[in-house]
Amino acid sequence: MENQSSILNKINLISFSLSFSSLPTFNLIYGPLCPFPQFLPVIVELMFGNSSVCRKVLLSSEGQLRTRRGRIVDMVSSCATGIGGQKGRQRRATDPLKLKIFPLVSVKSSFHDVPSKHSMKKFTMDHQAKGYGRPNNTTVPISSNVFEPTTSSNGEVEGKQRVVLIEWLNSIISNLSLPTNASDEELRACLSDGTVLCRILNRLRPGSVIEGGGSNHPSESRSDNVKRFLAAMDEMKLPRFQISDLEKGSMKIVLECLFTLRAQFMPHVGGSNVPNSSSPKKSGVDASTRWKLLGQTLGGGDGSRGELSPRANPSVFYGEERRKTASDSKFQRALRSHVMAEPSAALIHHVGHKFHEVFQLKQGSYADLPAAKITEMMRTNSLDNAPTQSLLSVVNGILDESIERKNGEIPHRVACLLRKVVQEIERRISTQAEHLRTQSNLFKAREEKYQSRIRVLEALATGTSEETQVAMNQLQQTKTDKTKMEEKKKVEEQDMVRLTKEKEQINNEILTLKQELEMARKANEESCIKMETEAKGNQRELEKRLTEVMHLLTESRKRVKELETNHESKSQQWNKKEHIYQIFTEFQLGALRELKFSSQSIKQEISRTQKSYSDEFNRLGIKLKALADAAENSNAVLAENRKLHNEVQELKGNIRVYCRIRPFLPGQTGKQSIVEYIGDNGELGVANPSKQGKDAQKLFKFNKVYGPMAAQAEVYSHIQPLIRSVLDGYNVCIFAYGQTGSGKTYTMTGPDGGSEEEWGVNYRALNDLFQISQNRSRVFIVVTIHVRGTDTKTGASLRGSLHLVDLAGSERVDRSEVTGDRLKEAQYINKSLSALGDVVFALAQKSSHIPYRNSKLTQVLQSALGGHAKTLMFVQLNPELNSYSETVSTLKFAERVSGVELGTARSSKEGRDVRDLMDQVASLKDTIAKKDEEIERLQLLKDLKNVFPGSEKSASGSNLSAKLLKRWHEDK
Ligand SMILES: Nc1ncnc2c1ncn2[C@@H]1O[C@H](COP(=O)(O)OP(=O)(O)OP(=O)(O)O)[C@@H](O)[C@H]1O
Repeated sequence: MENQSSILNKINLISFSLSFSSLPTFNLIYGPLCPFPQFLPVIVELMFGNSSVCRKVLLSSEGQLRTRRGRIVDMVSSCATGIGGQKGRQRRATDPLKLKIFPLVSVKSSFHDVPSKHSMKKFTMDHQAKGYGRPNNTTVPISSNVFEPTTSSNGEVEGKQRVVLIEWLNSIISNLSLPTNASDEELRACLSDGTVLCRILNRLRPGSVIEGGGSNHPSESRSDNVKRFLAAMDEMKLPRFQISDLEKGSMKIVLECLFTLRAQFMPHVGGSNVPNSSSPKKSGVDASTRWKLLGQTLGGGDGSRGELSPRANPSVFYGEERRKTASDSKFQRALRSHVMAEPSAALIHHVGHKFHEVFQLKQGSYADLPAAKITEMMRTNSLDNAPTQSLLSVVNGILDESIERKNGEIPHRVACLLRKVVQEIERRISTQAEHLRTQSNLFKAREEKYQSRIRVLEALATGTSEETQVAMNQLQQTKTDKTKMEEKKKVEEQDMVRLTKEKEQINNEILTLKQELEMARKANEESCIKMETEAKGNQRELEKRLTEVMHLLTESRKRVKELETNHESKSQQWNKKEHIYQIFTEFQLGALRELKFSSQSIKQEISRTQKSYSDEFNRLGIKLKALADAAENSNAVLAENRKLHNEVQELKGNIRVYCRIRPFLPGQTGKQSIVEYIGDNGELGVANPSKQGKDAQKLFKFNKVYGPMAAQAEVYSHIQPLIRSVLDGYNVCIFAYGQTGSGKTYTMTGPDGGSEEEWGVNYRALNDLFQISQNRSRVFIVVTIHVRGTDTKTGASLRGSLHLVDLAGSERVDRSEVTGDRLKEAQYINKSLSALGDVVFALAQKSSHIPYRNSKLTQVLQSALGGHAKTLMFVQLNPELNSYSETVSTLKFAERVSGVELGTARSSKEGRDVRDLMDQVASLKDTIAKKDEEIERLQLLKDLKNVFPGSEKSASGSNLSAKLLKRWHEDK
């Protein structure tokens, strides 16, 4: 069916063309009369001056206007010549032509009947053609499908409408039982107290009005009820009647009002004046929506003035609601589908409170509906009033839900609801079919009746011409009626066919639903069987477990018995033991008594002994004091001895030997040290754990021995006086001796990149020298390790040298395990070291010949080792076991070195080296001798010149000298 609004737009266009034409011209296409529903029924009111004419016409989707009895053009033409058939009154060309168009809801009623001017004014929206602004009449029509004017041709229709209305009243108000042919007075009696009216309203719109009222006076209460009803109608903007209409006269207006109410809330039935003959699909949308659309069209598009409030126009309101909550539930989806496009809020109101709740199902599912609610719904007559499409939607919703739930199960209560709904649909279809059959029979009977009439009339036709004329007129009338009936029949047959098709379709749907239901039932049964099987399995399992538990119980009982027996025998044993212990305890008590006696005698003995001991202690204390005094004296004597020994050593000028033992390196922890003892006075005890007896331990003595924990600063603090003596003109030599890795470089230089605290002797010595020189402010020159200076006061020159020697490893070549160039180097080092050993040996032996020249090393160290130098040797030891022999040999060498006497050290300030002086004397003697010779030669030359004058011109000086010398010798 074409969109209603587009049709209404066409109406607007027609109106436009009419309004601006002084004489209306139409370019309309006139076709044959089209059957419903291709035409939209409208009422056209043509106004010319103060006169107007109304015609009810059909407006097709193509824009065709057609009246039942003639074309619209005829009607308009009649307007042009004289309004409403009032011939003789010519329309002036200047008079404006106004057009009003009133849409109708019910095609059938509107098609056949033209509304009275009165009803039109009441139920239509006025539209001023001039200006085409908004409707100037704000009375909002809800439906034009009311009782039409009581023309003779409409009497039957009105009667049917009345019957329909009474039946409807009976159906919605229980115990009303109005006869379908009830007279006006009977209706008045029923409705005049207003209670029934209020009940009708509350039934359609629960809670609309309060029934009864507070007044005690019956007439007051009655008028209150009616007033409340009328106020509610006003509020909904529905046509109403006056209270006087209810009290006397015709009840027509009252019934019109009720009919409008019915049409408003039940548009699917409200548009028909024939019971059950109207289908909601015919009108496409409900009346209020249609009016809204029309309001928008005529009112310039926004429809603001013509739009109903949500309360007055529930369909619009619920339409909005539906859009807002569209996604809320599956059921709401069903409402949106093409099948459910038509149900409106009025419909929802109609189907009753419970069913309304089902429609409003939000955020949930049928399965979630409480069982009590479903039961209540099924118990009341809610389903009786629900639209068929809604019922189908419920079915679809439930099935959708069951499909979505995947397991296909439908809860029992929902299945009951489903069955009830399906039963209701079946009942309706069969009722409709029955009704159609009845109508068909009725039409057949009527046809037969008319046929017999025709036959009678044809018989009469043979009578007088006057009668014949009357009969012919009647015949004509009858034929017209027959045609009408045939058309009606045709339409109804079409309806029948359509309904049959719908029925088939519904049957198919029901079949499908039944199949689905059957499938769901089967699935349910299968799951039941499965569950039963599982339950049986579980039962078997439980029985098995029970048997096992019983078995365990029997075992446990046996075990308890055994334990009891065991316990008894054990308790007997314990009793025996208790007896034995009692005897034993008595025996022990006797022994204890004896012990106490002997303990007392021992105590007396101890006190006696203690006394004698204290006397003895006193005596010992006196003796010990004397010993302590003696020991103190002996310590002082020992210190004195040491000092004296050192002084003797100093005077002797021995090479000082400080022994330093390096600690184990990281990764060497846990190794055993061969150093057993480090004395305060330079004693060092080493032990070889692999040897036994005397050879296992050896004791050495040096000037100082530093343990592994000795710090660089501590070591240097003992060297410092030596370094300072360099500045006093002494030769000082400090050299480190020891095997590879024993810490020579560590002592002399310090570790690579070490901090100031880790500086070795070299750095500290030089640092010290510079600092002292700064403090003293002998000018000094440091040439590597030689120091020379001049005493500015005395002019004496000072010359000292510092030999800081870091020797190569002392181990034997065979132990170094090197080859090639390294072997040669080791051999050379060995040679140098052995030369050093020879020099030290010679010095120790006080040999006349000291082999300094055997190696470069000894030559360099000659002044330190041979002169009156202060010499110190660090003997460096590796405490590891595998270095034992090397360590011992090192220590032997060190011992020998420590035995070397260099004589008392002398400063260069105190006297020069004799040898130097001797050399100088010899040199000076040589110089004097050379000078004397030169003088003698010159004297001779002078004498010769006197003897041989002029000889100097004949030869050069030198040759002459030589010749003269030769002659002088010859003369002599
Ligand atoms: N007193 C010490 N405290 C801490 N570490 C030490 C000490 N003496 C030596 N070492 C460490 O022992 C290792 C060997 O020492 P060093 O190189 O001084 O031995 P060396 O006798 O000079 O060896 P080489 O003959 O090869 O020159 C070094 O890693 C050094 O830092």
